[in-house]
Amino acid sequence: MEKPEKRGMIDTWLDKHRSLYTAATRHDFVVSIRDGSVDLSSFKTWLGQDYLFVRGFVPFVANVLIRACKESGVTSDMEVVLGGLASLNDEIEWFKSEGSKWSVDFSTVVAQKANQEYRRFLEAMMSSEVEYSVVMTAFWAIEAVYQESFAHCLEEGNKTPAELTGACNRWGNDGFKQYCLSVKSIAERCLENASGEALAEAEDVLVRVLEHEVAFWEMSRGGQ
Ligand SMILES: Cc1ncc(CNC=O)c(N)n1
Repeated sequence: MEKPEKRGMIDTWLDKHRSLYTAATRHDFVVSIRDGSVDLSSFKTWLGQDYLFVRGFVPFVANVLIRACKESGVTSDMEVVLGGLASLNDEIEWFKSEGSKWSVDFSTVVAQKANQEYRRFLEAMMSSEVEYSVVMTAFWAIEAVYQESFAHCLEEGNKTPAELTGACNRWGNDGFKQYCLSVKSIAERCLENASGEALAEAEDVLVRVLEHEVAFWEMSRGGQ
């Protein structure tokens, strides 16, 4: 039996913003991977855009790592974030091999508007003005959307094409799920001691991540 998780702020906010959370984690693109109807040109668009996103996500996670070392006071925070950073190293290698598999030349991929806006948001989150609890909430939401989305593509009854299961396993595997739960408990612990102002900001940031994720999936439809 799994350890019962205490209900915290994040679950309360997810209930409040349930339809947005569902829009982010059950987007048509993800559902089309699961039911096998996915258009491969959409997949390639997503792959190229996500590669660029992940390159911008690395400095964000590095910033979270520095803050976990300096500000958290709990030694295990650093270990959790370091694990995330280490898996981004493998992830970039995976993207490169996937790029050659699908003939997507990343050097010619141009970041679309939704991608630029998401990356600008990440940069804003790296400011020292943003509280650790707020940054951790954003970090959790970014990772959790991918975990929930790709795990759905692997659930029973899926018709996910064999050539796409690699992508689904990358974020849908159980290790990634556990890692997301670790990040979530860090965020929840920080939020327990946060000021009212920080709580309002964390909720706002959570909503903005979900909106950016929806817009990100939308790019797979093509066009700008
Ligand atoms: C747009 C987006 N959101 C979340 C992730 C998952 N984190 C790292 O890979 C991702 N790759 N892309």
